This record gives sequence, structure tokens and C-alpha cells, in this order.
Amino acid sequence: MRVGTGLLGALALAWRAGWHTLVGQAGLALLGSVLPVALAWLTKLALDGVARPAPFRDLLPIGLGLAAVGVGAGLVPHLERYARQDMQRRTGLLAQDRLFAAAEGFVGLARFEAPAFLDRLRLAHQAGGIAPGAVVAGALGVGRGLVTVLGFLGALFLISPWLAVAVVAAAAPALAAELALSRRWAALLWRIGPVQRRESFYQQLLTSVQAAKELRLFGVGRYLRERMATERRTANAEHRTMDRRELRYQSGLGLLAAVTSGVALLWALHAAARGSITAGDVALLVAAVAGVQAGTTGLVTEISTAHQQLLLFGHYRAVLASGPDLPTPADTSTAGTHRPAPLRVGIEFRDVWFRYSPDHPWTLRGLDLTIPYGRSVALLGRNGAGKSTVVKLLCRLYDPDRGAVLWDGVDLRDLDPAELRRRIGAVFQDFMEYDLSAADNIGLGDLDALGDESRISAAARRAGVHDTITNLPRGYQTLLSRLFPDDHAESEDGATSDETAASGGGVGVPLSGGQWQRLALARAYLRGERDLLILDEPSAGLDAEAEYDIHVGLRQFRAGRTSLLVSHRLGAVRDADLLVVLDGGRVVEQGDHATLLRADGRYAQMFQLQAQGYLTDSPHSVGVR
Ligand SMILES: Nc1ncnc2c1ncn2[C@@H]1O[C@H](COP(=O)(O)OP(=O)(O)OP(=O)(O)O)[C@@H](O)[C@H]1O
Repeated sequence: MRVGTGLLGALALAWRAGWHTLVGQAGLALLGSVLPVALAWLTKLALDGVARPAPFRDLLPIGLGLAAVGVGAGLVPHLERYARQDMQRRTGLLAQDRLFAAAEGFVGLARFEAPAFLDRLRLAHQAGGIAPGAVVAGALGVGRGLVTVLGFLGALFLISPWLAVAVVAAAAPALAAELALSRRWAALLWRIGPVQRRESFYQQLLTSVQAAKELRLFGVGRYLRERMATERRTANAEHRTMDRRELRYQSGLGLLAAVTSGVALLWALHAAARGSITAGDVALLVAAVAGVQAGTTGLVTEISTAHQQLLLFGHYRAVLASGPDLPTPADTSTAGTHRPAPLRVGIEFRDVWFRYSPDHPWTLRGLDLTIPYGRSVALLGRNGAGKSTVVKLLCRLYDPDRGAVLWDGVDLRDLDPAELRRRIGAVFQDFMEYDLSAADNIGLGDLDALGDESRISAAARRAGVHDTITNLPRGYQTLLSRLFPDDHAESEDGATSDETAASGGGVGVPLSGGQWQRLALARAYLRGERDLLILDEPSAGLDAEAEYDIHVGLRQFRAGRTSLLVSHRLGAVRDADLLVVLDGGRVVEQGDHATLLRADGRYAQMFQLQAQGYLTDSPHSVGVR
């Protein structure tokens, strides 16, 4: 049943991707399947005619038929290959698009963090490119093989029924064995998923420019290479075991088929010597036994390949059928009921409990927090206190396990997540550095502004990165990447782009850490008119002067706007309307700077510690004096 629905799914995808190619491919498969049988029959007729002997005009149609079959046999395989590859490309493209659309539809992050789901996604991605096309080609191949085998079996049956039965009996175990093997292959691919994931992690590590510094400094390249090889050896051992099993099955079954055909041949020669069958019958019998065996082997291979691909295609179908990861309102279209209205009162975390999974400890334990409309709130606390987690819940990348996050009193779970996010601008602590142009890096913050130079440069100016960008070789159009050379053309001396890149010419320009951070800030500023601005450590990588500039700019920009700012630099956030200190997954202190200093609690301690750090001499310098 599952095989049936998988096959139907693949056929439906292929039909959608290009029905005319599918029909052409099926027609060619049918033509290809009857040609060998027609060739054998026509050869028998020609031999019998010559032996009789028959006049040439009786032999002429047979000769023309043989010539036509020869032309067909020469052309059909090439046409079929072309149609198959075209189908592969079309279904691959459609399948990939559907897979990525499904992944894009996951509202939250949890699935991207679950190793089992990641394995399934990887297999689905691999399968999506080739499996549907391979399943369709396999199904057509099976149909073609069946027609050929049945045609030859019919011929055999006419000459000797018991021989036909014997040949089928010899082929049946091969079919059963191949099906069992293909199931084992699919299970193996699933089993070694984590091993391959680790191997590819080491591969990326050993070739990534970020890791290159530390690997060289610590001299750990060889150690990691050995770990990578260990993973590959584990996968190889599993493959080898399967290959050996396959070898055993296939050579045993091949032997059985060879013995069957040998016996059939001896019987045919014996019968011809006694005069009970003609020379044409012998030729047809030899062709039929060989044709049934070759056809069965082909059939078995097609079935097992299609079966394997079908099992892989199962991962693709599973991802597509996995449904929403977080509940979304049933109907987001009805009169905009699930659209968040512009923020008017504020956002409230009400007794929020959250952990990343049942295996993780609680990160938030009954958090109560209000971000009032039009005010700036700064979230403070030591590493791991849960500040970024609050940010992620606010963007609805996860849902609370208990309690609720309310947008003007409406639970975020009752709002359309895409609409909610349209109202938010954010810089995450682990912001993205896109290997795109400077303009694109900013413009991705708001696709409407992507071609709007004035909006992009205004955002860049506000983030203090405009001058940096205009000094780049191609200004806002400079590619900020080491991955893609800016110029794919060969240089004048004929060097390829790889060589040019290796010598430092024609490559995109990467920025410094702080410059990237400003770019991320510009991206958020592009969404500055949105209802809520979230900045998670927006100045961590900036120099002191830049940080000051950024915070002055931020202060002006934030005035009268609702914002949430996460920072460890207390001097930079002291003038926020509300300072909130998190500890142990809940709010332990809140108020403005003056109130919290007077309270002489956690904030006052942290603030004084940082302030002293700037003002007092270090114990070492005192000692030196
Ligand atoms: N994706 C995740 N899966 C599991 N645990 C996580 C995940 N992200 C964060 N955590 C854990 O949740 C806790 C809170 O992390 P969070 O990033 O919110 O802290 P933070 O206050 O922002 O810290 P920092 O000041 O270091 O940025 C930490 O113990 C962290 O290990």
C-alpha cells in the first residue's frame, strides 16, 4: 500500500512537472519493450523461410520488418535516455521547490535542531533531486521489462511449456532477493545518517575559513582529519557488509540462471536433431531464453532501484507531510482576524515556562514581563539567564510550555506568525552575514526596499556603515563574500577565476566583525517603522567610539518606539525606560536606572562592577607603581 501510494506520488509529481515528457517516455518504453521480441520472431520467420525455401517476395516483408526493428533498436535507447534525463531534471526541480517550501513553512526552530529530523531532511533533499524521476523511470522500466519478458515467455511456451516454467522458476528467487536487498540498502542509509552528518561536519570544519585560524594555531587539523576518516571508515564498513551480501546473493542466482539456460540449449539441440523442432525454432528458443534471462535481470535491477528510490522518496514525502511544527490559527484569511493589529498597549509575558525540549532543563520559570507600548526595555542578566530565549519566544520561534506571550492581550498562538513577524524588526545575537552585495545585505531586511537606494543608504547611515560601503570597490554593489568571486570571467592572461581568486584578484570583499554587525543593524533599521524593534547585543563587536555613536543613534531612533534591547554593556542601556534583570528564568528586578541603583540590588552591583572596571587601576599596575 505504501509502495503504491509512493509510486502514485512520484507519478503525480512527474505528471505535474511535465506530462508531455512523461507520455513520451512511456511511449518510448513500450516501443523499446516490443523490439527485442519482434526481432526474435522475425529472425525465426526468416530462417524458416530460407530453410523451406520460400520465394524472395515472401521474404521481403520479413526483411523490411527486420530492417525497421534495427532502426528502432538503434534510435529508441537514445531517445529514451534523453526523455528520462529531461524528466529527472523537471521532477527534481519541482520536488526541490516543494521540499524547500515545506521547510520554509515550519514556523519555529525546533525541527531544525532535532537530529533525527535533520537526517530526514538531508535524505529528503538527496532523494528529492533524483528519487521521483528514478521511481518513474524504474516503473516504466519495469513495465518495459515485463512486456519483453512476457513476449519471450510466450514464444518459449509455444516451443516448450515446461521450459518456460523452468525459466520463470529460476528468475523468481532473484526478484525476491533484490527486493530484500533494496530494503536493507534504504535501512542502511538511514542508519549511517548520523555518521555521515558527523563526517560532513569535519569536512566543513577542515575547509572553512572561520575555523582555519584556530585549527592552525592549535595544530588540530590532523587530529580532526583522523576523526573524519574514522567516520568514513564506519560508513565504509557498513557499505562493504552490504556489498558482500549482495555479491553472495547475485552470484548464486546468476549461477542458477546460467544452468537453466545451458539445460534449455541442450534440450533444443537434442529436439532439433530428432527433427521435432525447426532451425528457426532453435534460433527463437536461444533468443527467448537469453531474452527472458536478460529481461528478468533488467527487471530485477529496475525493481530494486525503483524500490530503493521509493523508500528514499518516503523521507521526502514524510517531510512534506510532517505538517505544522507549531499550531497556527486555522484560517488566517477570514477578515484578518488573525492579523495582529498595530501595537497599542504592549507585549506581556504572563507566567511563561519554557524549556527547549523535555530533555532540557527549564530556561524560563514563570517569567512575568511587560514591554509597554512606546517604551524602551533593556533585558539584562548573566550568560545563560535566558535573554535570547525571551527574544526568540517574542518572535514566536518557539511556544511557551506554560503561560502565554500576549500582543495587546492576544496570545501569539492566535496570530498568524508571518503577520506577527511583519510587525517586528530584529538583530539577533548570531546575526547572518549573507554572501551577497552590501545593498542586498541591508535590503533583505525589507524586500520592498531592496531596489530603493535612498532607503538602503539611510539605514546604512544610521548604522554608521555608509562610509565603509561607499569606500568598497563597487560601493553598495560590492559582493561581500569570499565564496563567490565577483568576476567569473577569465583574466587577460587566461587564468581561471579560481586562479585569479587564489592570487587575490576579482574576489568579493569580506568585512570585519564590527562592520558586519553594523550591516545587520542597518538591516533592522530598514524595518525601523515596525511596531517592535528587538536588538540582541547590537554592539558587542564594536569599538568604543562606534559603540557610543551607535547608542546615541539608537537612543534617538528608539525614542517613542517600542523596543527591547539585550546587552551586557550597562552603560549603553542605562537610559532605557525600563531595565529588567533576569535570573533563574524569571525577573528578579526591574525599574529605571536611578530606582535600581537606589534599590542596591543585582543591577546596582553589576553596574558598579563595570563602572569600577573602567575607573580603577588594576592590582598589577598598582603593584608596578
Ligand atoms: N537551541 C537551544 N537548545 C537547547 N538549549 C538552549 C538552546 N538555546 C539556548 N539554550 C540554553 O538556554 C539557556 C539560556 O540561553 P540564552 O541564549 O537565552 O541565554 P542568554 O541570557 O541570552 O545568554 P548570553 O548572555 O550568553 O547570550 C542556556 O542554558 C542555553 O544553554
